[in-house]
Amino acid sequence: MTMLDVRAISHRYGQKQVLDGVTFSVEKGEIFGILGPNGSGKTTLLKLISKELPLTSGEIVIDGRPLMALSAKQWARLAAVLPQTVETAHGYTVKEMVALGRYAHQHGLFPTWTTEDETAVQQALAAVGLAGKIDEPLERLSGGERQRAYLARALAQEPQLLLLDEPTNHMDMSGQVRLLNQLARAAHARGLTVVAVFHDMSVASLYCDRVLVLKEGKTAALGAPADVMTPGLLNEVFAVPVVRQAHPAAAKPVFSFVPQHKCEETLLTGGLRPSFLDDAVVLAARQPLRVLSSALVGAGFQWATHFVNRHVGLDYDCRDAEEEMRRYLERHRFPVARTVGMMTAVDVRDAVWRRENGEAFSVSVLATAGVGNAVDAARAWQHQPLAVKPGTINLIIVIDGTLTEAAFVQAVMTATEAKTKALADRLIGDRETGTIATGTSTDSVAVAATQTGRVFAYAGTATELGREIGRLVYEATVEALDRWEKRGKRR
Ligand SMILES: Nc1ncnc2c1ncn2[C@@H]1O[C@H](COP(=O)(O)OP(=O)(O)OP(=O)(O)O)[C@@H](O)[C@H]1O
Repeated sequence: MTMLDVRAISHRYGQKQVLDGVTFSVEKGEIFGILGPNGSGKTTLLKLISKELPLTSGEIVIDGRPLMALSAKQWARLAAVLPQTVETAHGYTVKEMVALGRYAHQHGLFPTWTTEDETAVQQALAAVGLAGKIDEPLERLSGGERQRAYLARALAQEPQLLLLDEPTNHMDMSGQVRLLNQLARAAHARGLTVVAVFHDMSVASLYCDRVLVLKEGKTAALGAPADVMTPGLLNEVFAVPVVRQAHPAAAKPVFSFVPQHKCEETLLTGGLRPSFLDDAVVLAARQPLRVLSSALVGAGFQWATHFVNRHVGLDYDCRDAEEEMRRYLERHRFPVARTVGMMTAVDVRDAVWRRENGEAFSVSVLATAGVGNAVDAARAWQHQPLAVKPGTINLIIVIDGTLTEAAFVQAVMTATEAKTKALADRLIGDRETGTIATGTSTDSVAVAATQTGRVFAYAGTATELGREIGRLVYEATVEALDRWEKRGKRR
């Protein structure tokens, strides 16, 4: 059911056209965002809907009734507005100011304060987290608290349609989250319709069902955030490069911009070499590298400076290996938040380091390999419940260049295929199935890139980069297996 219908509205201030033929409608219970650069007409649009500016062109219908036909009081029973800037009403306490929101619900010449009025005010104050400040004079509140008090006044109005101009302006993170969650709950539970101007693209994406993107008073896009908020559109409308990524926990995109200085210098890892502790082989880069890894610490996408492949004895038994590894890294003064940490039962002195300095790019590989635990992935289902034996293949691949996310994933695939081929050529078997093994049951991989210089869109075996990764991983794995075998025979 439509709550708000805006049809072909335009607006001029003098000669200046600030809205031009904007059309959209908002369903009951929807959270609808209005986005756009400064001066694109967002506030003007809200002012037209809230009758603060006269409508001279187009039509606005609220809950089936033309805006023109609604008296101020009728409008206030349907809709409430939280403007961008509110003059502080001196001499009022928080509660008195919030109580003004009940005006539209009061009747007669001498209206009385009813239980419903009191409940609405108390609920609104609780919703914005100001229940403890009801008797405070408004002018003694901080900017963020004052914003919340005005929002409480709008909520106390118990509107069906809430118009908000940058509602989270001045609010700290917990205030923003509380307010936005509150709006989402009210939209879901009682069909409150919210139309709000947002400047934060990620907030709009996380909370809005649909967004209208304005550019110079015209509709640049209208639809679900995931569909219309593309980097191309945002780049065009806001004139800055925008990076879009999937939120790690919600099925929504989030957005960030790239700081200018990031692109200026090309980082090279030419000086990068493994160093050895008693029980670990370490790579330490001077600048953070972007990493995709399956490591125990620092898994997923990360920025990391340190890569630690730590030896643990055959008797290593820790229920929370990740936490124990973090403590190990802390003890050895590694910057845990910027460290990728792996474990191996292999003697780390047998680690193999390979580097190929190509003309166009460089790739390095650090490999440790033990295959006491070798498994054929295609037949792993035939194994008895896992009896973990020592042996892991850990690969760290470092690339000078800029990799797309697809290239990171392809680099992992290429490295895995090359590792598997190394095992096949060395006839490493899966002892339980009697077939050729494809890896071990606890292998780890990390692909790290400087993210400066040449861009690699792909890293499969059809590409120069993929071919280099394949060769180096294969050679390093074979050599690491040789060293592991020799050490085994010496024992
Ligand atoms: N009362 C006014 N008289 C003349 N011009 C105005 C008036 N109010 C706004 N404008 C102009 O209209 C244009 C749109 O203003 P509006 O406030 O609607 O933009 P906005 O998208 O809300 O911007 P912001 O993100 O900065 O809040 C701007 O160029 C502004 O200078």
